Amino acid sequence: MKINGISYRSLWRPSDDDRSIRIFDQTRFPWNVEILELRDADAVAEAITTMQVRGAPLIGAVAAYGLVFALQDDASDEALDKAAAFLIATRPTAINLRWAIERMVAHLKAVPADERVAAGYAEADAICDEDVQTNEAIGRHGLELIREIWERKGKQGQVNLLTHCNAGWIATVDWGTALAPIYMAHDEGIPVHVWVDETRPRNQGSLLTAWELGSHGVPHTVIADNAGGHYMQAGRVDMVIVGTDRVTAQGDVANKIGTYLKALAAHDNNVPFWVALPSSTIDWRVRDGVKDIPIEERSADEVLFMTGLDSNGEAGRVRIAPLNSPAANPAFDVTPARLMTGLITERGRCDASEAGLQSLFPEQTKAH
Ligand SMILES: CSC[C@H]1O[C@H](OP(=O)(O)O)[C@H](O)[C@@H]1O
Repeated sequence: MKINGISYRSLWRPSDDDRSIRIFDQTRFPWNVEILELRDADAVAEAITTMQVRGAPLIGAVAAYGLVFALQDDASDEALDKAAAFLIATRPTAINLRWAIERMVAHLKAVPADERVAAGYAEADAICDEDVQTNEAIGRHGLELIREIWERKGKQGQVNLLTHCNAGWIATVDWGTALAPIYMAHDEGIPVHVWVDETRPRNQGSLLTAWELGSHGVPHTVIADNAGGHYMQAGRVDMVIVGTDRVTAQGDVANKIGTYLKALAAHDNNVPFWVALPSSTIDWRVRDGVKDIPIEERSADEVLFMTGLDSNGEAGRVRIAPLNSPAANPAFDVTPARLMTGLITERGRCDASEAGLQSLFPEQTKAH
């Protein structure tokens, strides 16, 4: 996607023989567009933990390079296993991280130690390229839903979508998951308008999604998280579409905290609720999301403080709770499959259910 007319991926290598990667520092958006260079596993782990890079597919791809960096000094099996465990521990909920690392480890263990660095770069590059293709396919399948709504409305007015948090191109290598269909609909001339939330605790809707959509010219309105149900009751949301950090084999979905409340409101108001995901986000080993998905608990400071621009246009943060008040900060919640209309994957759409997922990914039924 583009920033000021220049096409970028959210992760790239400056050249094929460069032993570093570049990312955008997402803690600086939207006020600053800053590129970070990462060239060792510690820096990669730090960038993931602090959410300089974030979004389930993107952290998987970045971690894949982190593993290669770790092998540059020692490419033994032991070093590989140690680096893999270190990187997987950086964020517990997003399953793409484990998926990417396990794919890398399986690939590299089949290669002699002295060839592992070169093979690792090639495999990490492949993960990135596949992520772009996957998200483009998700975009095409989701676009059909937006087209159907537009046709059902007699091509009058606009299609109003609601998204929570940021599942756009900066959360993936390119295109995004939930935002890919929206970009495609906009580009083909369907008048879409997006209600943008996740305005607390990290404000990823207002800081990231609003910036992305605005940069692409997509009409949008930032709303407080609490406003979503109200707009659904008022008939002003045609469809909710969100991304996810982990989907279970029975279709339960972990996504940014507050997603569950959106799903409840959508269910009560008969508003279609779709979740867009690459198959790398499916955790086939887990069924009951509420019971079995680990929920990352992040720093209380993310709740106690807000960042923004002050009246002088300076970026800074302010405390919004009494000095002695503690805070709790679960970063994700789980939406049970029964509350969803369905899932949009690179292979097409399906019910949020075991049968639905198995119909699209029959090979996984045999593997697990
Ligand atoms: C397509 S990314 C899915 C997911 O990533 C976000 O998590 P985070 O920003 O904490 O890494 C968010 O939950 C998105 O929906």
